[in-house]
Amino acid sequence: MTEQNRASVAHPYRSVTVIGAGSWGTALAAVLARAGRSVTIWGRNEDAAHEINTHCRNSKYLPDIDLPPMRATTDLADALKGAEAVLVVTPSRTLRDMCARIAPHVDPAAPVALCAKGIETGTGLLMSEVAAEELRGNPIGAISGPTFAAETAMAHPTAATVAFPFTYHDRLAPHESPAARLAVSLGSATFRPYLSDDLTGVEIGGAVKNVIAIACGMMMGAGFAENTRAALISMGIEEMKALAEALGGRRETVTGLTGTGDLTLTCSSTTSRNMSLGMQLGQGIARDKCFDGRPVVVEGEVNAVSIVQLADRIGLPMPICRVVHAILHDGADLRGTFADFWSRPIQAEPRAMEISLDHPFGTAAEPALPELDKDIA
Ligand SMILES: NC(=O)C1=CN([C@@H]2O[C@H](COP(=O)(O)OP(=O)(O)OC[C@H]3O[C@@H](n4cnc5c(N)ncnc54)[C@H](O)[C@@H]3O)[C@@H](O)[C@H]2O)C=CC1
Ligand SMILES: O=C(CO)COP(=O)(O)O
Repeated sequence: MTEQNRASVAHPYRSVTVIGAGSWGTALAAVLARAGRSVTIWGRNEDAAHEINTHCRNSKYLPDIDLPPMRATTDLADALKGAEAVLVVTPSRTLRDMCARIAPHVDPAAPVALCAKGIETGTGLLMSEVAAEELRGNPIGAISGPTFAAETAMAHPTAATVAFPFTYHDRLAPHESPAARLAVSLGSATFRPYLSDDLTGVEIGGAVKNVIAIACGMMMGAGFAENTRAALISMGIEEMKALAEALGGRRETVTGLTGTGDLTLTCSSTTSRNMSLGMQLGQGIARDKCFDGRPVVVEGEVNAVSIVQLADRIGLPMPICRVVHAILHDGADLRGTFADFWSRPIQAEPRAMEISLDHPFGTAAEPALPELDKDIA
C-alpha cells in the first residue's frame, strides 16, 4: 500500500443514532449494525422499542425480518448521548419538528444525514435547508437512492449515495469528510455506498421521483403499459434535471442512483407506496379507500404540492408534477388530464433546442386516450 493510499483510509463512526423506527429507519439501522457499528434507534412507540430490544424484530414495519442486534429507546436524550453521527428517518413533513427536538441533544460536530425524500410545503425548502434552520451548525447531508426498505433490511445487494457539501478541508482530506466516514460506516458486502458533494441534486431526485411514480402508477392503473412507463420515466428525469439545475445542483447527479436509479425502481413495482397509490387511483379507487383505508406515508402526494409551489416560484413547467397535483389536489379528471398532457405541443429533445409545435391534438377538447378493453390491458 502506498503512502497516499494509506492516507485515504476513512474511519467509520463508532456509534450512530437513527431517529425514526419505521421501515426505512429500521432498515438503515440494520445496515449500520451489520457493518459493525454500535447502533441506537429512537422511535415513538414503547412496544416497538421493546420488540426490537428483546426479539430483534419490528413486526409492524418489517414483518418476518430478523434484525441484527441494536438498542432501541423512546428517550430522545438517551438515544443521542454519545452519538458520533445521526440519521434522521421520519417523513418529510415531520423533519422540521424532529430537528428542533433533537437539536439540544446532538453534539454540534456530529454529522446529520437526512433520509426523508421531500421538500417543505409552504417554504419550498430542501430537507437540508430546513435542518440547517433547526440544528446548531452540524454538517448536514443526505442518504438517498433506489432502496426499498424490506429488501435493504434483508441484505439484498443495494447501492445508495451519501451526499454532503464538501468544505475546503474536505477537499484537502476527503477521507476525513462526513460523506466518506458515513459511507464506510454503512458499507458492507451487500450495501454499497457512493459519495457525492451535490446535495441539492441528490435531494431533488429523491423528492421529485415520488411524484413521477404516482403519475406512472395512475397510467398503469388506467390500463396502459410499458411504452407509457418508459416515456414517463424519461420525461420525469428531464423534470428532475431542470429543477436540480435551477436550484444549483448538477444535471448529471440526476442520471445517477438518486435520480434515474430511484425513479426506475419506484416506477417499476407496487412495493412502492407512491406507485401503488397512483395505480389504485388509476383503477378508479377513491383516495380514502386506497390501501384499504390505512394511513400510509406517500411522500409524492404531499410533495406534489411543495414541488408545484416551488416550480411556480422559479418559473419551471414541470408538467408531470402539475398533472399529479391537479388530479390529487384540484379534483381534475385523471384520464382527461393525462390526455391533455400527452397531446401537448411537440417539443425538441433535448430541451436545449427551443421549439414548440402545435398540432391537431394540441388542444384536446376530449380525452384522446383510447378506452381499453380491460381483458387485453
Ligand atoms: N420505506 C422505504 O423503502 C424508504 C423510505 N424512504 C423515506 O424515508 C422517510 C420515512 O419513510 P418510512 O420509514 O418508509 O415510513 P414509515 O411509515 O415506515 O415510518 C415512519 C416512521 O416515522 C414515525 N413518525 C411519523 N410521524 C412522526 C412524528 N411526527 N414524529 C416522530 N416520528 C414520526 C412513525 O412512527 C414511523 O416510525 C420517507 O421520507 C420516505 O420517503 C427513503 C428510502 C426508502
Ligand atoms: O424511496 C423509496 C425507494 O427508494 C421508497 O418508495 P415509496 O416511498 O414509494 O415506497
